[in-house]
Amino acid sequence: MDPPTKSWSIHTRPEITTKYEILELIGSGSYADVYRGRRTSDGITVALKEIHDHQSASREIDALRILRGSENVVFMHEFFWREDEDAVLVLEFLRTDLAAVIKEVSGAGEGEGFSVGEVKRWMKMIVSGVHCCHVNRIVHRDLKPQNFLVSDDGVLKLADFGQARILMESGFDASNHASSSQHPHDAISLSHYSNQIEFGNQEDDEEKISHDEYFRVLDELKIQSHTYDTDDKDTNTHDGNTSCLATCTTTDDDEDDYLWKNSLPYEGDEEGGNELGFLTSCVGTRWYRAPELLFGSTNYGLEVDLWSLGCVFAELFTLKPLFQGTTDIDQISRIISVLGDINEDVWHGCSKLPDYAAISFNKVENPIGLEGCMVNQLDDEVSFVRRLVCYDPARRATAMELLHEKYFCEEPLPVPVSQLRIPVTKNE
Ligand SMILES: Nc1ncnc2c1ncn2[C@@H]1O[C@H](COP(=O)(O)OP(=O)(O)OP(=O)(O)O)[C@@H](O)[C@H]1O
Repeated sequence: MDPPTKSWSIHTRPEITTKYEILELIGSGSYADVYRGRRTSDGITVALKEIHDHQSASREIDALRILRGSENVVFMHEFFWREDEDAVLVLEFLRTDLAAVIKEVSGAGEGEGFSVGEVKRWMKMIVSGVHCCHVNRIVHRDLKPQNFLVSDDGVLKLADFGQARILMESGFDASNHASSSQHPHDAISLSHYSNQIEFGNQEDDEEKISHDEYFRVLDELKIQSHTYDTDDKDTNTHDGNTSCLATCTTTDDDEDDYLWKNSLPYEGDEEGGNELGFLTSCVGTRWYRAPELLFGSTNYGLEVDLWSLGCVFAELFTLKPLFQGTTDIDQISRIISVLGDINEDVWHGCSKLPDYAAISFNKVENPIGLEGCMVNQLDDEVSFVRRLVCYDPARRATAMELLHEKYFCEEPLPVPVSQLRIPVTKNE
């Protein structure tokens, strides 16, 4: 029998077009096309995200269901997904993003920038969104200004969970994530199970299932299907050709291919085992990618998000990306020229990273330090970034710690959201 033909357009899907008027294409990413639409029942504007990649769709749906109700995470109204078609997510519509906000402020004029109170408000919303992910054991893996969408009234919402992974270990402690361990099979896709609970249009059913009930059923299904995931481990691959601004686009096939051709890299090299199982190092966008990923780690955790967060904060302060590498090697080299040489003294365990020995860099005698990249910034601003942009993942501040930073409680205080400057258009 021929495989079912895949629909590549939501225009041909009556279950969607009867409920939503599709207005225009508003953006396309590595895996998805996003349309502006109007819900016919009440006229509200929505974003319809048609995702062409099964794994990416599954990850995004899983994460958004768990994070439903978080103020600083994009809200998913419902989703449509049948086996032979692309998933279509109906999301709240958010006109602009943090990249556009930064661009607008940097173009405002000589000497202009964010006020301290504005930066603090943006940072608080960012940390709050990431904290929601991390307490729910979700690692986003692609934090960058473009993925922080912004509503017309200035509320920032974390979006684009196509690369997110969910940790399932019950004893996992987000505040102590660096030392926790997990069996690879514990990193699973919830959609795999949730499709057994509900299928098709999810909105009505979902209202009837509480968060606890959802996880109880998932746990039962997980026990029943304990053999699942043996063919679904992520593994290390290299991404020399990915653009510095684009999300890395390693596919399942690439990962599977690697799995067949290579023994699993890095297995058992580190005490305590894996936190997420075997993961691909080819995630995220190069400028915001943590050094452990650049060195090919397949055994990383929430800390990769914390590095990215530090890079985004530095960009809020200086209005330009912190490390603008043109290749992965160039990216590492720029990081080293700022933070200094990478060795066991500054980062315990770095020499075990898969690509550590494969790449050697000239010794940097006088690294310029973060203060050299943030010359006009106050000491506490540089210190804030330093708590995240540091080599050893175990030393990065957690999102929970950041939320309680005294920086946010000191004068000048974060401005009200209503005082933030919101651009009328988005970066292309
Ligand atoms: N809820 C939304 N409201 C308005 N625009 C959105 C929304 N979600 C996504 N977009 C826009 O659609 C475009 C593509 O979306 P998105 O980045 O999520 O897709 P992707 O394929 O996962 O992207 P990437 O290549 O960054 O991984 C982006 O310009 C984004 O800002």
